[in-house]
Amino acid sequence: MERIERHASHGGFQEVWQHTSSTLGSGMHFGIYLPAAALAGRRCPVLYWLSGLTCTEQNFITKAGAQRYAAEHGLIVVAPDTSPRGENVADDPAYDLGQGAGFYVNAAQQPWARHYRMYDYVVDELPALVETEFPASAARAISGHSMGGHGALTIALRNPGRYRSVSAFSPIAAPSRVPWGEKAFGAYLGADREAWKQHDTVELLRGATERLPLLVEQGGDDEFLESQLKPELLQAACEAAGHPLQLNIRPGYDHSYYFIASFIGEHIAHHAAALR
Ligand SMILES: N[C@@H](CCC(=O)N[C@@H](CSC=O)C(=O)NCC(=O)O)C(=O)O
Repeated sequence: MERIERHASHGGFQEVWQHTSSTLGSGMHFGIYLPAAALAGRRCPVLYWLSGLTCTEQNFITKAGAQRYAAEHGLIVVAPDTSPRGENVADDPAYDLGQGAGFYVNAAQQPWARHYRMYDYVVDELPALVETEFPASAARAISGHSMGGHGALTIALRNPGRYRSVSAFSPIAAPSRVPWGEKAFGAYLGADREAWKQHDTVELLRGATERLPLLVEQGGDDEFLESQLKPELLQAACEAAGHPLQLNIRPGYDHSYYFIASFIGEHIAHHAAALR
C-alpha cells in the first residue's frame, strides 16, 4: 500500500492511497480524511462514501467540502474509486458501464466477473484494511451519491448491524426499474431479474430485518429525477414496510456536487450522532 497524496486540511490530512485489491484483482485508489484526533492516535469512527457514475476517489474529496465537518466531528471519511481499473480490466465505451460504473455489485457475467466485485470490496476488504492500517474504530456509517447512494442503501440494508447509520444523496432507488440499473444489472448480473432484487433498495425494504432509518437528500431540479432516481418509489416502499425515512426534497438543486456540498454538513452531523 502506498500513499500518493497528502494535503493538510482543517487540522487533519486528506490523503489518497493506492493498493492492490485481492477482491478486485486490480490496483485501487481510495481517499481518506484523517481528523486531528486520528493523528493523535485515537481510534475514530469511519464514514464510507460511495461516489456515482464517472467518478474516481477524487470527485468527493475535491468537490464536497466534507473535510471541515469531518474535522468538527472527529470522523474519518473513506472514499473509494467506483470500480476496478486498468488495461486488463473489462470496460465499455459508455459512461454508465464498466470502469467508473461498478454499481457496487459482484458481477456474475462475462467479461465482468473477474474484476467487478465492488460489493465485496466495500463491505469486507476496504473496512478490514482501514481498521488495520489507520487509527479507525469498527464504528461505521455509509453514504453516497446517485449510483453510490444506491450502493450505500443496499449495502446497509443487506448487512444489519454493520453500519450505525446510512444516508444518500439522489440515490438510484429502484435500479431494476430504470435505464441505468437495467443496463448495468443486465450486464453484470444477467437476465434473471430475481438476482437483481438483492441490489435494489425498493425490493430489499420489503424483507429488511433491521429498520435502520434512511436519510435521503434529493434535488427538486435534478435532471435525472424522473428518469433514473424515482424517490417516490422509495417513499412508497418505506411506507409499505414501515421503514423510517427522512426524504428531504430541496427545490432548485440539481444532481451535481454543488448540491452535495450544500447539505453534506447535515449528513455528517447525522452520522456523527449515530457514531458517538
Ligand atoms: N452524462 C453524464 C453523467 C455522469 C454524471 O452525472 N455523474 C454523476 C453521478 S450520476 C450517478 O451515478 C457525478 O457524480 N459526476 C461527477 C461530478 O463530479 O459531478 C456525464 O457523463 O457527464
